[in-house]
Amino acid sequence: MEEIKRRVAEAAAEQVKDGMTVGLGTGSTAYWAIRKLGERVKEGLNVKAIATSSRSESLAVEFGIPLVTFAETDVLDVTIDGADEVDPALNLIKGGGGALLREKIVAAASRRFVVVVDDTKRVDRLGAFPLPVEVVTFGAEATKRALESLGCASRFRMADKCEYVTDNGNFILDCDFGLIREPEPLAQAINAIPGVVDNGLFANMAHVVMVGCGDGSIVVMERGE
Ligand SMILES: O=C(CO)[C@H](O)[C@H](O)COP(=O)(O)O
Repeated sequence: MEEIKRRVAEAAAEQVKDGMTVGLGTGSTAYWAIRKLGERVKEGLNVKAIATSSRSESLAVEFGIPLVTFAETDVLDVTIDGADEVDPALNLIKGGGGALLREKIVAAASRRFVVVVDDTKRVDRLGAFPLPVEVVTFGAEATKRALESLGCASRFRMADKCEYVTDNGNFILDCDFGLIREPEPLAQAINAIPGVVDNGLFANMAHVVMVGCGDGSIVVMERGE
């Protein structure tokens, strides 16, 4: 599995060109893209990057990739990130690694959002993977009840017996909505709840999904406009 992730992530990182500003995703697949980009930087590739989490920021520093901020950058040329589920229309569930908010900000600011996954992430319909929702800590129980009124069961993500806290100082509620018929209206309904910061549904955002398969091939799914 690790080999499949590595191959697909490195193939995406190979597409980065000199002078580009790159969004660095988060997770075990994005790791390989960051590592490969670092190797290319050592060979002379000139890029700047914005990371989607403190973990990926540390990796960028470790691998020698120069970092910038949104104070210096309007638009990123490309972002390479993983996903927890991908449907045939390239809608995604993300946030299994807790970085969904920064991932969505960075993806939304990118000309091209490239998603790298292994083929276990492909589904006909999103929702077997519980949908991560980032909520502010104040009133989190009330926000949980409001979310559940939309028709899900939810639980706070835990880390070492405490609520998991995101890079932004918020909690994550993992929400089981069952299979999701219409991702976009659900994403909007969730984000309309006071206390919700954002959710892990990335509807109509990915331009390309690169799928690493067990036989060594890479299937490229492009979004139809
Ligand atoms: O959304 C994410 C982090 O918030 C990740 O991209 C997603 O969880 C996939 O991770 P992995 O490549 O480790 O399976």
